[in-house]
Amino acid sequence: MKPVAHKLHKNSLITLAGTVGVGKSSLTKALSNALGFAPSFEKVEGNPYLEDYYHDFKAWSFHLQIYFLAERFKQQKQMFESNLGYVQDRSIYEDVGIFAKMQYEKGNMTERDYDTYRSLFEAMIISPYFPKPDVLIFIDGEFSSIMKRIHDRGREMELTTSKQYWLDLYNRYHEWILTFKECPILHLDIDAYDCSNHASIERIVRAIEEIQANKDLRYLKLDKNYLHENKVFLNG
Ligand SMILES: Nc1ncnc2c1ncn2[C@@H]1O[C@H](COP(=O)(O)OP(=O)(O)O)[C@@H](O)[C@H]1O
Ligand SMILES: Nc1ncnc2c1ncn2[C@H]1C[C@H](O)[C@@H](COP(=O)(O)O)O1
Repeated sequence: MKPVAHKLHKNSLITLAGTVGVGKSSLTKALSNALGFAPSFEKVEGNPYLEDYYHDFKAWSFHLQIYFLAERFKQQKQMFESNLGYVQDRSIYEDVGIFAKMQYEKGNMTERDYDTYRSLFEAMIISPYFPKPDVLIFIDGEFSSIMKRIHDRGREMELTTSKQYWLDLYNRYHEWILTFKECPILHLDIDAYDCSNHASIERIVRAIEEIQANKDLRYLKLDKNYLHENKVFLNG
């Protein structure tokens, strides 16, 4: 991806959110390249709990969530200390607000473990290592298209996981984003951009610039043809 000239602060934090397989890593690569920012990926290889988790949620949910929190803490500390601009593949808010909550509500994490997990999370996010992102890009799309992407990507542990799990996650993302108030949201549908198209990525950059320049703009949605934009302003 060719660079895109932009006016974003040089230490901006752009965080991508969205369900598994929706395209966060791909857009993280394209956007960080275009902006000249560093990418911060969520590593799947080397995760000591993920595969076990998919085979037995009850046995491994707490361990996996603690592991993800520890990884995010290290990642955030490193980002904070480098003082660079970052595009981050997934937010910590999704770990707690979607994954951990879902497994607690399904009875796969005990109340005691969930409380311990949440108090650790709350202690972490008040540290200076967790500045609020400048913008959270919420990537969304048709459930069937996302399932196809999970299939085509072909991670064995995800292929053997029930469709119901993906559907529960998908529905929870839609509920969660309505309550998300930590920072402004740029809402992108997977049909509304193309990671390999310069003009398409540039349009996303312009939308982020608009959000960063206007503190009252809390929500912006780019539609398929960029013909209509949906905007919500503070107190608006
Ligand atoms: N814009 C896109 N168009 C077509 N396929 C895509 C697009 N973005 C991602 N994919 C494909 O979908 C799959 C999941 O994408 P990925 O970026 O790994 O998602 P996530 O990080 O959200 O799990 C990958 O196989 C990727 O190549
Ligand atoms: N907090 C989490 N709980 C359970 N599973 C998680 C969590 N964060 C990520 N994951 C899983 C989902 C995928 O299998 C991999 C990577 O996520 P992706 O959305 O593909 O980047 O980790």
